[in-house]
Amino acid sequence: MAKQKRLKIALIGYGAISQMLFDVFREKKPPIDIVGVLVRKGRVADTQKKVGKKVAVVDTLKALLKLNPDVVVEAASQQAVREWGETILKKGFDFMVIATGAYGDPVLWKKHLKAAEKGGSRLRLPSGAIAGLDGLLAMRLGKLEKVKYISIKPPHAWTGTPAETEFDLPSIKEPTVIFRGKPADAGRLYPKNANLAVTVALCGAGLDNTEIELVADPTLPPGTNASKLEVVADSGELKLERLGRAMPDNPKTGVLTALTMADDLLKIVRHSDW
Ligand SMILES: NC(=O)C1=CN([C@@H]2O[C@H](COP(=O)(O)OP(=O)(O)OC[C@H]3O[C@@H](n4cnc5c(N)ncnc54)[C@H](OP(=O)(O)O)[C@@H]3O)[C@@H](O)[C@H]2O)C=CC1
Ligand SMILES: O=C([O-])CC(=O)C(=O)O
Repeated sequence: MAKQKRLKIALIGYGAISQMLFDVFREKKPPIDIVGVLVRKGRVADTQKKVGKKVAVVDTLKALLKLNPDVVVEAASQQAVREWGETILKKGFDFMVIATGAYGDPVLWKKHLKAAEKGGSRLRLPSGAIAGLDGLLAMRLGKLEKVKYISIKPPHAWTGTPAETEFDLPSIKEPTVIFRGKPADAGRLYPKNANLAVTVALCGAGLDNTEIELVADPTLPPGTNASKLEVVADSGELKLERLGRAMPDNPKTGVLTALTMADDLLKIVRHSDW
């Protein structure tokens, strides 16, 4: 039997998602090595202590790519996607993106697709904190009549967002729509909360024909986020409700996000899709 080559991945960002990726791979022991982490300047020593000596902690993209990873995994921000995506893809490195709200900008989206084509690389886009995108992607091959995504988080998960200027978040007593509008606006105005608005749009009816609602809901069970996806198409209808655990370190992010990223990477090293 041929010896399996180990997959080398490099992370951008060392926050809630990256830490969970370390935990999952430590526990499951797949043939995957996290070879490096790119952090902001001034965070190298602190992060190095946390990840141990076997992982290179760097503060430039150049140093990260020198590690020659098979996949560069962004678990950082839309800014990181905008700043480095094109270079990564053009140089032939596969790039996994989770701050997908960046692609609310059609110019950036096209630029990255072109860079991947030029570099012979692949833009890997895991589902994130939602399910059902497989159905939506298939349904768009027919005619989509309606696609609506509703993201529901506790009021405190919307702190530090424009919702704070319009609403007194701590005094919200019932589910309240804090944003209703277009996916690109949701992704841009709520970059740490509404990446999925853009993911759903790009997997389905597009940036102009997808309805988005963001909701502050104080009645959610503690430590959870929720979402709904409604699709009407000529092939049928899809109604999906998710109640997910939020990251203990980041109430804005669902645990499922990191798990779908881990699963996407595990797919590369196993011999079947499941
Ligand atoms: N598509 C989806 O389903 C979802 C997407 N997300 C997105 O995933 C991303 C990561 O989430 P999460 O891990 O919870 O976030 P965290 O805030 O916990 O961690 C992100 C880390 O990356 C760092 N970072 C941000 N930009 C850069 C950069 N340019 N260079 C180096 N480090 C950087 C941050 O530093 P600092 O704090 O200094 O900014 C922070 O330490 C976020 O953009 C989030 O919005 C989250 C949930 C769902
Ligand atoms: O984790 C979630 O519920 C989704 C999220 O933050 C995002 O879309 O950016």
